[in-house]
Amino acid sequence: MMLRRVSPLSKLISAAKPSLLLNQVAYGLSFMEAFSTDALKPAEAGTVSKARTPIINFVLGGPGVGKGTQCTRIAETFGFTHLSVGDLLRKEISSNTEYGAMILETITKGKIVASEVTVKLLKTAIESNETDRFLIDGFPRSEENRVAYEQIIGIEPEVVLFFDCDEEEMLKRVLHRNQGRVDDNIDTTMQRLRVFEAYTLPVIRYYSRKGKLHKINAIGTEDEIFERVKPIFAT
Ligand SMILES: Nc1ncnc2c1ncn2[C@@H]1O[C@H](COP(=O)(O)OP(=O)(O)O)[C@@H](O)[C@H]1O
Ligand SMILES: O=c1ccn([C@@H]2O[C@H](COP(=O)(O)OP(=O)(O)O)[C@@H](O)[C@H]2O)c(=O)[nH]1
Ligand SMILES: [Mg+2]
Repeated sequence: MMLRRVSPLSKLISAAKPSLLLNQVAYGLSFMEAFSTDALKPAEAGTVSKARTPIINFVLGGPGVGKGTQCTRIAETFGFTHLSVGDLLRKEISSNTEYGAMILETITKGKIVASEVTVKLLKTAIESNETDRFLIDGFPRSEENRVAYEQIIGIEPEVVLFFDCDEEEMLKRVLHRNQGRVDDNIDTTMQRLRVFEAYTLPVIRYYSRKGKLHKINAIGTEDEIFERVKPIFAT
C-alpha cells in the first residue's frame, strides 16, 4: 500500500526544526529500562483481567487530523468505548499523580511519553471499564509503544484506522482547536508532525503489511469523513 507523502510545511513555517528528530526518544526511561520494571513481570505479560477478551481497534493519524472527532461519532453509532490516550495522560497531569510533571513536560515538547507509563494507564482503563469494545485513540504512536502494548496487553487490534490529510490542514485544525491545550501552538505542532512522520508512520506501515489498516481521506466535512468510516464498522 502506498502512503501519500504529506506536503512539507517549510514554505508555510520557516521555523521548522527537523534536526530535533534526532533527539526524538521517549522521555526518561529507555526501552530496556521499561522492560526491567515491576510493571512488566513476565507472568503478567500480554493479559488483561476481564471476564471476556475485549475487542480493540486503534485510531491513528497526525495531530489535529480529527481522530477524536471521528471517534466520538464511531463510538456513539457502533457502540464502542472511546479511550483517548492523550486524555488519559492529561488526566494524570490534572490529578497531579506521580507521573504528572513528566507527562506535562513531554506533551509540551511534543514528544512521546514512555511506553511503560502509557500502557499501564491504558491497561487500567480497559480493565476498569465495564464494556468490552474499545476504540483506542492516538496509540500506539511508535513501534516501541506497539511492542510494549503487545507485551503487556497483548490483544491484537481488529481494525487500525489511519486518518490522513496534509500537514497544512492538520496545523490549521490544531491552531483552531481552542481547548486550551499546552501543545496547541505552532512550535509544538511542528515537532509533533515530525514525530508523527518518524515514529507513528512506521506503526501505520506495520499494520498495513498485516492487512489491518484502513486509510481514510480526512479532508472534507466531519459528515463526509464519517461516511467514509461507516462501512468499515457496518459489516
Ligand atoms: N473534518 C474536519 N474539518 C475541519 N475541522 C475539523 C474536522 N474534524 C475535526 N475538526 C476540528 O479540528 C480540530 C482537531 O480535531 P480533533 O478531533 O481534536 O483531532 P485529533 O484528535 O486528531 O487531534 C478540532 O477543533 C475539531 O473540531
Ligand atoms: O500514546 C500516546 C498518546 C499521546 N501522547 C502524548 O500526548 C500528546 C497529545 O496526544 P493526543 O492524542 O491527545 O493529541 P491529538 O493527536 O489528538 O492532537 C502527544 O503529542 C504526546 O505528547 C503520548 O505520549 N502517547
Ligand atoms: Mg485527539
